[in-house]
Amino acid sequence: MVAVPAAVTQAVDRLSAEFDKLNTTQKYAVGVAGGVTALFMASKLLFKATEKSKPSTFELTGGSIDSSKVKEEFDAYADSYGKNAGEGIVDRSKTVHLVDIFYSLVTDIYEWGWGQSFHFSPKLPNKDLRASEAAHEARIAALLRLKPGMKALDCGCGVGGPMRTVASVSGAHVSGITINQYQVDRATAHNLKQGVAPLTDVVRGDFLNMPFKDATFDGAYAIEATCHAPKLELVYGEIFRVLKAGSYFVSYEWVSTHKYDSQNPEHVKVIDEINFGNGLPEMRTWKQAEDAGKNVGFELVMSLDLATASVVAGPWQNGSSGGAQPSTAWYERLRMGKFTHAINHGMVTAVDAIGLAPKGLKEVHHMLVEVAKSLIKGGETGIFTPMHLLLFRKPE
Ligand SMILES: C=C(CC[C@@H](C)[C@H]1CC[C@H]2C3=CC[C@H]4[C@H](C)[C@@H](O)CC[C@]4(C)[C@H]3CC[C@]12C)C(C)C
Ligand SMILES: C[S@@+](CC[C@H](N)C(=O)[O-])C[C@H]1O[C@@H](n2cnc3c(N)ncnc32)[C@H](O)[C@@H]1O
Repeated sequence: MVAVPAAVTQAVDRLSAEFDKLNTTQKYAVGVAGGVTALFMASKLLFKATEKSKPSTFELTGGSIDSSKVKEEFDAYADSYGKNAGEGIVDRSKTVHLVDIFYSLVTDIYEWGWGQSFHFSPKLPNKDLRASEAAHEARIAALLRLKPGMKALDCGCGVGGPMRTVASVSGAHVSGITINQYQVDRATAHNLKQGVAPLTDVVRGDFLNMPFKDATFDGAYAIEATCHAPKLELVYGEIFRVLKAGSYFVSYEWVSTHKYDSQNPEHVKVIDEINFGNGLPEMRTWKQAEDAGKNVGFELVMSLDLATASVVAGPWQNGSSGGAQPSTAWYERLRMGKFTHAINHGMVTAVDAIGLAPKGLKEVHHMLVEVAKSLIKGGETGIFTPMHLLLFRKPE
């Protein structure tokens, strides 16, 4: 038996005595008020559960995929990659669908283990991870010369971490597009909760065929997103179309660097692993990315790998560097997290064993543990960068 303190029993007795004294109408009114209060509190609790800033281990889902289909969809995703070296996604016409599946599988895990910004960042001296991440996002607002009253496009917006920074620092309105409905729902809820809803909107759509009129935006950006396109010209061409003449487009591109040797089987293997664990059809070289922009009509204003601060083209081409070397390499955050990833895998395995995680989520997590190792190898060897900055301008 639980001992109830005397003060509590006395208070309950007093209240029920008072209730007995009421007439029927008064009792009815008290009942209705109690019911309304209970409903209000329950809805608050429910709202809180769906609006959590990040999911807990027990709440990991397969995004827009029904939980009974997660394993099946993951297997189909895995089978879509060719077994030959350098092959990537075999049927490129399925890329957009596969990327949508990929993001249903990983979005909760990313938010749970990384945060609301699905990208890497160069670490700034004497600044922590979050400050460096925000600076990497704010750089975009500066490069695009965004101001209040302007309209910007976030091409491949994820759950909206970057759009909230860009809208807040610039005062411009940011429209985000993502292929994944689950991300639209998460991004919209975060925007509302964080007070940036009036400056933002998020739509589900394919960035190869965007639901926006020609010349809609005063600036556009893509953070680690256009690497998912089956062909870079297709997405760059769409961005060119929806931009106003004279405005800028900036991309942080995933590309192989000049250190990558397509004849070196070890290099090819690392890049294949990166493609598979990140939903990429193939990897482009930095030169192919530059050329893709020029092919669709853009002027190249700046081309710079922020991982090494080495300028390829831009205002500092004559000798000086394009910025300071990052104080810590971008992949250090992954390397330092290796121990945490192992613990996370243990937790995902446990919730899988007791039936609280959708079947297949354990396999998705294992894929991410493995890809973290490949990304570290790509970074250490210098054959790959996730942050090649390309600044383009649509001619007047
Ligand atoms: C731009 C893209 C995504 C970049 C990164 C945000 C993600 C790349 C690899 C991801 C992760 C790897 C290991 C995971 C870990 C095992 C897990 O326990 C917690 C989440 C990870 C840290 C996860 C987080 C996001 C990444 C760093 C691509 C897709 C184009
Ligand atoms: C690695 S996430 C980056 C998200 C965001 N830029 C950030 O930094 O947080 C890549 C994003 O590109 C989006 N994406 C990939 N292919 C797409 C397509 N064909 N159309 C629209 N969005 C796409 C994904 O849905 C995802 O939101």
